[in-house]
Amino acid sequence: MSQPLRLGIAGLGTVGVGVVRILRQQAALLTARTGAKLTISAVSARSKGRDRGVSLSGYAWEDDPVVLAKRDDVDVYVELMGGEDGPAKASVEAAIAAGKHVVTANKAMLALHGQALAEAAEATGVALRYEAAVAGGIPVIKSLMEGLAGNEITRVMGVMNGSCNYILTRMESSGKTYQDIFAEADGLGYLEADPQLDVGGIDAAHKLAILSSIAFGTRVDFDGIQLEGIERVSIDDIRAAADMGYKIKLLGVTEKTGRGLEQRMQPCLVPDTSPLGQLEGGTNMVVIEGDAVGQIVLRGAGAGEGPTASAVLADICDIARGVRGPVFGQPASTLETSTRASSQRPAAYYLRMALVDKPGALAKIATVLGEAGVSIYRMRQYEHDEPSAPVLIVTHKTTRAALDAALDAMDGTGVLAGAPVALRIEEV
Ligand SMILES: NC(=O)C1=CN([C@@H]2O[C@H](COP(=O)(O)OP(=O)(O)OC[C@H]3O[C@@H](n4cnc5c(N)ncnc54)[C@H](OP(=O)(O)O)[C@@H]3O)[C@@H](O)[C@H]2O)C=CC1
Ligand SMILES: N[C@@H](CCO)C(=O)O
Repeated sequence: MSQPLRLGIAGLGTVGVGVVRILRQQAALLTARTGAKLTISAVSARSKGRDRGVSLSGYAWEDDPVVLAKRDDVDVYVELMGGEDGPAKASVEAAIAAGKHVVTANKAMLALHGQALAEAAEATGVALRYEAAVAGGIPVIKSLMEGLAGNEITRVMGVMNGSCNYILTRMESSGKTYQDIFAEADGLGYLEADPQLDVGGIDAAHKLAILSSIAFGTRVDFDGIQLEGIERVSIDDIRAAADMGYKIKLLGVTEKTGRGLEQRMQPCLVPDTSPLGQLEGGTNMVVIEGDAVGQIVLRGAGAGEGPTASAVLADICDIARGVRGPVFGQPASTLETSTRASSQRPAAYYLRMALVDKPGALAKIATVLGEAGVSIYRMRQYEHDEPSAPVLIVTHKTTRAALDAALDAMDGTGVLAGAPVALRIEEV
């Protein structure tokens, strides 16, 4: 048997406790699989005295994660505190500088500082692994880097924030408003301490930025993501989309186009019969398309103690087996700075509007769409008691620019009884 692999774990919250628990409960299995004994030398968190429901006896305590990261008896520094900067980044940098391998679940840090950290790790010859950072328990990093290494990746998309998917699917099943279900999710502890990270799409965009880099050999470009959260998704849209055969999802899409790298995280409609359309509750799904493999769909728990710790353990086991390799699948120095696509790939759009109910109103809308070059694919007007008429339109594929021109022109028609809602329909 090889030397023991000695771990230092900073962060003993949901994920950290899960990792300690698996290391304690599955010690024999992990040794059988890796050929090494995995031991914990030291741990760190904010409050030393807190009962965490798992024994920490036999592990040294460090108040300062940076000190923990540099300890002589630590081979692998496991960062599970979170936060894009602060102690997480400082301690990971310290660990790399001290020649320690690093495992982290911190998507925010990688999305914003991934390139610099990867360059530092590769210069020092240590591993920097982060399977848990994207889609929790789903082994999506490994799938992209290893299982699909022979493919040119054409598109990666998915639902990567369980809280948002919970909110959207609960709105549909309960018929309640966004505000009601947001409060419910918050009460159940499903949201991040700063809920804007979830509902603003930021957490999911961090994950998308990481996947883009691996898929397309580009430097992580979080700021290049066109980002929109779910705060403006209304129960009316969820109902209307369902009526037209769609579900609304916070969907991340990254693809390399002739116009540059297109990265989007926004509420989109997907067919209700598609795997993404059928994804319920807090589950995540990542869809990867490669030139040789075609399309593969990965589905599973994107968060929670067990699933996230499972992914952290996968990285620790790989390090124990001697697996190294570049951080984003190819040397960081060879990652290209991506050109950001200036426009979105053409798509069909869903439009919901309320029209003044008088002769010729619908004709004016149809004319405006036609003049902007936007063709109507399907249309539905509902029975109504109120003075305005609810109208749904699904367009043929069009550009966002043409649609925006039509929406601008609609303003001047005098037949709108409120601002129209436009949502992209993603081809899945
Ligand atoms: N929870 C999940 O399902 C998932 C989480 N992740 C990522 O995993 C990481 C950890 O998340 P999670 O376990 O949920 O977070 P928690 O908030 O549950 O735990 C954070 C831990 O870090 C400790 N900590 C915070 N600041 C410091 C500090 N300055 N010094 C030492 N310790 C500190 C806290 O100490 P104390 O307990 O004393 O307050 C706590 O133990 C994050 O990067 C998160 O984004 C990724 C995927 C899923
Ligand atoms: N807030 C995240 C946790 C996992 O990253 C989610 O809801 O998916």
